[in-house]
Amino acid sequence: MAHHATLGPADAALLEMLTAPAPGTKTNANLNGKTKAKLPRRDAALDPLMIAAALASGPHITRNHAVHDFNPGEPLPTNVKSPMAYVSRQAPRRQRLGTIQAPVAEQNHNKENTDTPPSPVTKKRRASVIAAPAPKSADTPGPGPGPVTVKCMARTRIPTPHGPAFLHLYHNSRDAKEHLALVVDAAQYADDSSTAPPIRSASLDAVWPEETPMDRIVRGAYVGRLGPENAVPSVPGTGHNAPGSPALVRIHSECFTGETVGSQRCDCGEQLDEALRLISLAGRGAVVYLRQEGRGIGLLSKLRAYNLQDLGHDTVAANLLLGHGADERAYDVAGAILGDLGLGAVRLLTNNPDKVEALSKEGVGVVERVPMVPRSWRMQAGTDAGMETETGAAGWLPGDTAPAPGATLVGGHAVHGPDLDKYLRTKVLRMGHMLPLALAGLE
Ligand SMILES: Nc1nc2c(ncn2[C@@H]2O[C@H](COP(=O)(O)OP(=O)(O)OP(=O)(O)O)[C@@H](O)[C@H]2O)c(=O)[nH]1
Repeated sequence: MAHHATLGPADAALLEMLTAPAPGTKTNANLNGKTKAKLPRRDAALDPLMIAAALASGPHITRNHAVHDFNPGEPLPTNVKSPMAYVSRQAPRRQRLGTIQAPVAEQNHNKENTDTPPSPVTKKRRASVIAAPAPKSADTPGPGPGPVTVKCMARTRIPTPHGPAFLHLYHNSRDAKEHLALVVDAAQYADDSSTAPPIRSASLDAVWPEETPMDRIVRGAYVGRLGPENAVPSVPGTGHNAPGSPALVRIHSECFTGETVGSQRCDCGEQLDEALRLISLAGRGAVVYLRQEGRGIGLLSKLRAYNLQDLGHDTVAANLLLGHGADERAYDVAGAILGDLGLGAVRLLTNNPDKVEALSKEGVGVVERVPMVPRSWRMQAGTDAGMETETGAAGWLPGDTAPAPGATLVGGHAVHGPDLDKYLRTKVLRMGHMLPLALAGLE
């Protein structure tokens, strides 16, 4: 199990190399006559913010302004001559104190990126911004006591390569990340009557204060397939927690490298695609997409971990060498999202026993673990006859071991369909994009 792995001698040697004083480093004698390494300063000797403020040379500039912008797209104040003025978007400090706190995103960013201790200068600056609590808007959750709560802020139809899905965007009371849920519910999409209860978000369908029916529609609280002739607001409480057969569910953690640029260092992109494919085949289920990049250590640390992996360490040792746990993910938000969707019992697509255990602790009934076997393994073993035609468009052949370009991306082949045609037509006809519409019969 990944969690119980320890550092090997090679890891320890590398750690020593990374943390030892550089050759030629000066040393200081201390009271006992022993010498102590004098390490170079880690924080920048010159504060870039200070330099920028000095260059701008306007009386409105101070180093305490935390939100700045070069040429922010607004007319410059009349007293600013330089076209490269460094303009603050903030109110003066005395106005801010007592009314403003750092955005939740910033607070959590500071908390999350614990691998680089903040310099004293940074700490001081943040302290002054965080100083006083701000009144919170209903749409901006912040950390609070008790169990995590979630609120679905918006829902919309996404035509995926495997069929239609509804993308739900959640806010929560634990962090400032926009966690997501892709709900596949074919009957609901077609507005059919179905025996299975619809998978709907209770917080989305709730009536929010002072909203109009159109507000509800725009944030996605509608039923059936939305269109100019069909805009029917949903009714709060419809179908929630009604008994039904457990839905097929995947709890997926964000992986920019695997899912966005098709990195083949991991199978995350393929897993996301495979989960959507299987859930779409089943016709009912969800992918809860958690913004826990790099198993919770963040993209920056994951990229560093990749370099340590290139130096010969495995994925677990690389995390440990960077001062992280092997896996820093939490599943309380996932549990709350499943609860909001009325999915109290699920068939979980995973190979990770920790995930099953963690979800069970969050009160989710995992009635079955459905394994996710890598496609290339299944193809080599010839255990999935359907795969050749599924993935043939991405260049895969039975017996292939090397994935084709793009094979790890969702869909893994050309994007097409009426939504794309409409999008491209608008680009050409309304925005002057140079594409031969005739090529696709779209003129
Ligand atoms: N730190 C780190 N994170 C990685 C690495 N490769 C993938 N990830 C992250 O791992 C997460 C996916 O974890 P996996 O272990 O593949 O899958 P899992 O979700 O735990 O298990 P399954 O449900 O069986 O897929 C994503 O957040 C990726 O960004 C790596 O080498 N180092």
